[in-house]
Amino acid sequence: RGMVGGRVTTTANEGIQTDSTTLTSLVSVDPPRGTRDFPPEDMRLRSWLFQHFREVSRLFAFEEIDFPVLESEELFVRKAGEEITQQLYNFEDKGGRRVALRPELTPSLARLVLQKGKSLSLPLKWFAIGQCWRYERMTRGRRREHYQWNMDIIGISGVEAEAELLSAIVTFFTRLGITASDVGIKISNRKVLQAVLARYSIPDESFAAVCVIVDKIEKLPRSEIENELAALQVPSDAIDGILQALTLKSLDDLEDLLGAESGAVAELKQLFALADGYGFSDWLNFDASVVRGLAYYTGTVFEAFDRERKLRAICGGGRYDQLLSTYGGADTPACGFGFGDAVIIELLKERNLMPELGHVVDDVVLALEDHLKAPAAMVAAHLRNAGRVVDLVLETKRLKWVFKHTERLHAKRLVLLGATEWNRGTLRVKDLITREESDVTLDDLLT
Ligand SMILES: Nc1ccc(Br)nc1
Repeated sequence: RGMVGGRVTTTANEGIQTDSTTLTSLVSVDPPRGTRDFPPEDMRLRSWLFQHFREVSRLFAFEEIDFPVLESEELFVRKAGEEITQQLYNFEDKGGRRVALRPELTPSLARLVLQKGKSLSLPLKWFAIGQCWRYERMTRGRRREHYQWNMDIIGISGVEAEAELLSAIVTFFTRLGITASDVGIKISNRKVLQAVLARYSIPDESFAAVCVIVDKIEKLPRSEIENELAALQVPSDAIDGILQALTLKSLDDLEDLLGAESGAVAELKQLFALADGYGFSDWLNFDASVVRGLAYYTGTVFEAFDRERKLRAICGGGRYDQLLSTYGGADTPACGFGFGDAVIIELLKERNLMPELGHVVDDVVLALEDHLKAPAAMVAAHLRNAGRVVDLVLETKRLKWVFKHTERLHAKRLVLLGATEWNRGTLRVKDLITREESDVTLDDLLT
């Protein structure tokens, strides 16, 4: 029991007592380092954002799923050197089990697909919004939790699935007033890197780890990238080949490098053709430097960026056709994206697109005398049953306080129960927009 200002003591058979003479210093009122509270104003913005996540998912006929924020650690143990696994928020629980706060949602989705197995009819179109965690040394002062919206399509091997996901992302941006001149989506395919590595006979086993290193190419000096690749026995001529491939900026150049038979070229061409059909081509750029930092991507990869290049990636995703077999299951084609709740807000602020979200109250109801509290409750219930948002004043208050209160709430009406009016079956109503006052019956209140 978090007693504040008193020490809680228990003695045998005497229950809990407090010794109020022992002053306890105030508990920390801030949330744990790297985490956020959501007081009403912040929660209204978060709910607004999540409402758009949900509405877009609904429009695309995706079904919502959810799973525990706590998972078995083994779900996230991967050997590819990803930052996400190096910053796992993991611990041993009181049962001696190795568990972790999930750093992403995709492994949980894969677990659920494997759990449901044959009972599922493919394709699955599932979405989730969930809090994800990382334990990062606070030296960088970054957050340790964020909320992610994920949409995933399981069971479709063609890039039609990626096109659908990209369309959902564009639909979301458009709803918020963001256009293709604000945001672009870089598209590439890990089969490009796979083809290049094959030319240097780099073993498939190194593929994921190479991708994780190459993803850092714009964040680390080239020498660091070369050292990390060399540690994977990637010879320096291969490194040159990789880095050269990553600078390609057109599908024609890609075709020149990989040949007309390249699977990557075919998939990318088909994806751009589908984007034309949806009408969001102007959002897309082929950019071979996009690799993404998750080990399990196998094909298409993409990320949305702000064209002013002030912010980190807004969202990202890709195809992960071999994730299920890493958990011992049968592989099923899959692709999806993750969309965090932080960068998008920074973008909206940058573009002056932040919504104005007030606490909306229709009616404030007040009993002017104690014996009218039950009738006031009846009036409030009546108005609420009709769908009006009612703030029922729960204590006897002076009118001066009530007027201030209605201003704070930006209420539309003040409904007063006074003895004289109530005895003749009326209520005193003040329209807080027009300032008009009138005596009305209960039924009049709802006309
Ligand atoms: N994966 C992950 C988790 C939490 C935050 Br904040 N960022 C990334």
